[in-house]
Amino acid sequence: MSPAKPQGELDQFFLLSQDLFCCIDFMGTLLNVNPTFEHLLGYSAQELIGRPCGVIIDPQDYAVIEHALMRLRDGRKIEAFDVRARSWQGELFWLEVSACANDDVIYVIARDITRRKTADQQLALLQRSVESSTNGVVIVDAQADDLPMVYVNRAFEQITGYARDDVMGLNCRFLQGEETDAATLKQLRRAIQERRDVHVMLRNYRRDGTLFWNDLYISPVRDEQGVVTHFIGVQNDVTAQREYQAQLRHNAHHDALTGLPNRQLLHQRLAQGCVLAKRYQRYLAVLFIDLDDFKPINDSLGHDVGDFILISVARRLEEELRPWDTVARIGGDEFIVLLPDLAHEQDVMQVVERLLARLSAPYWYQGEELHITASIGIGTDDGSITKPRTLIQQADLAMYKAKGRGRNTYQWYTDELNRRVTERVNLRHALAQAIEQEQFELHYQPQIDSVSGRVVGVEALLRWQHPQQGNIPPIDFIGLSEETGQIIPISDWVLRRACLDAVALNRGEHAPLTMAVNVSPMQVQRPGFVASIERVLAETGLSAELLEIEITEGVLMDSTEHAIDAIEGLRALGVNIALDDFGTGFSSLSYLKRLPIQKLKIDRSFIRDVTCDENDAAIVEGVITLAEKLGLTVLIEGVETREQFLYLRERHPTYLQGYYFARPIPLDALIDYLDRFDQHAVLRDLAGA
Ligand SMILES: Nc1nc2c(ncn2[C@@H]2O[C@@H]3COP(=O)(O)O[C@H]4[C@@H](O)[C@H](n5cnc6c(=O)[nH]c(N)nc65)O[C@@H]4COP(=O)(O)O[C@H]3[C@H]2O)c(=O)[nH]1
Repeated sequence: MSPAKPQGELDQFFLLSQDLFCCIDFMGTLLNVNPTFEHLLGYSAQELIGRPCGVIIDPQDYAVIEHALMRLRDGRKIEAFDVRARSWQGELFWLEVSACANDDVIYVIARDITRRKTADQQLALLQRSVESSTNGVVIVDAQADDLPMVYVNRAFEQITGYARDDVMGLNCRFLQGEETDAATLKQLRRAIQERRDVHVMLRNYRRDGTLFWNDLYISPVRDEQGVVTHFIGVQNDVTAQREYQAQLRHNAHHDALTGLPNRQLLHQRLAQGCVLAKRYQRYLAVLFIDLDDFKPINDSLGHDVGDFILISVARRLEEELRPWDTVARIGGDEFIVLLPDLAHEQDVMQVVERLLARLSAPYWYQGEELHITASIGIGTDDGSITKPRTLIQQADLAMYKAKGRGRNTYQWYTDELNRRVTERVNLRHALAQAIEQEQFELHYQPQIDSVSGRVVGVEALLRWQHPQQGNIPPIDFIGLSEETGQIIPISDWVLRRACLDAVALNRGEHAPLTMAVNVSPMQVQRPGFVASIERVLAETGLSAELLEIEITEGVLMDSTEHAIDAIEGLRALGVNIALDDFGTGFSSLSYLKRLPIQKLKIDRSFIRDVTCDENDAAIVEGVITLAEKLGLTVLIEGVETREQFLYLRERHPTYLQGYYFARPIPLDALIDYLDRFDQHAVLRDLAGA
């Protein structure tokens, strides 16, 4: 087949054109190609002529070529179409092809449109990405008046609730509301004026009026000359994150149960309150509120009821206060109220009385009526306090004082209170040192059998020899050591010392001598109390029946069942139990029946006037009769005079203890006393202290 040759001027056109020219027959065989064809596809004319045009066509587009050839064979025309061609080196080109047939030759013109195609593809990809982005995208025309929107993507529609068609041509400000921060808007406008990037957090509103937080980035879009033609805004709805963060912030400053401010926030408000009190010469009051007997309610009725009470108390407090007052919950059943901005110090009284009344009104839980009261301590500042937190400490101290005064009441903080507290703090430190440096000593007071006249036992009584202050009586430190927990190491020491001394005393001729040791309610309540006594007995070698543990009714106050278990545990070891100070507490007879005790100690307050006061005499007589009926022995404390001794011995065969026989004395003195003691003299009433 001879190649179809273009002629004349057309030859020039064929040779010089930037487009690709070729002639093919109806079977698609290449008859001729121009130099641009050769050059672009990397083949020489000799290599191409006589071969099917499919040589340079990408296999994906064979069908397109076949279709075009078929139409031309049928004598029909074809529209321009795009095909992919491959060069000799394998490079892909997009060609826009036009062709027409004349006799048996098809003339083909092809234009390299690779660059445009790639750009189109990139654009399509970009559009698809923008459309499917979860961020809202907005494009506004920077050259038109009032920056109208020319594009929004689907995410924008979803975030804002506005349809694309509704917003085209509008300025974005319809998303703003009255609450939108003016300073942020100013920052946004300035950046747009200055044609630069900006990142802002905007309070925007959806179509339904609900708020959403718009985390918005805006960038200018420039043309080839650098002129800003558009702005593109990418918006992210961060409402959920903001709410979560706000919740976290709230949690960090609020109590989870009641939603009230917690201690941290309270301290911030307190500091602010003190500053304001100083600046405006006003008063700030701190109320420390502690619910009375909340623990028994919580323990016996369950935590749901406890929680209900705490939440109700929180709401009642809030309702009674002004919006700028603060109510905080700082733990368990403790609340603190800050009353800033009081004109007069006394103004606090009205509030306190109102709160006490409101808190003591009945609470209804599932149809049940519950009652609870509160004790309130008050501390005030006139702007002069330097450490705001001391106000809380002062109110706390005052609250304890209020509790001591009988609950459902309040107490102001005073300097006197402070002095006493300071003393207690000092005492606590001194006690810690005393424990460390073993400044304690035991004194022993004999106990006499009024029938045989024998010394049958001794009571161990604790003495504290303070290096500077000398002898400090137990009454001054036992109570505090119970509060601070220091009673535990002290009592351990007492028990061990007393048992060791009892072993020594019982080695001699004065045996058997019982050793009476006082224990505090706190010790009895501790788990492992019985085991610790068993251990000390084993380690010291004292036989259990020579140990007598003195308890007071106080041990039954908190957890009665637990105390009874502990006392039964001691009995099981063989240890004797004496009930001390009988007659001074609530002396419940039902406990007397339930408690496995062997001895009642009648308090010395009944003995002082027993010889002349008929009532005291009747009480002593009554208790002794009762004890006999219950099979208990009786020890009468505080026998100070011969008259008392004679009176008691004549009427009641009991055990006696008191200054008349001996004061509490150190071990050496006791041994001396026992050596010299003449039981017959007692019987003849010749003994003296
Ligand atoms: N006016 C007068 N008083 C007399 C007479 N005979 C004895 N006393 C005092 O009465 C107290 C008897 O001890 P208590 O009732 O157990 O009362 C004890 C006891 O409750 C507690 N206590 C003492 N030692 C300990 C201890 O080791 N542990 C514990 N938990 N408490 C202790 O301290 C309280 C006071 O102890 P003390 O000051 O030693 O006071 C002792 C004793 O010295 C008397 O004829 N007239």
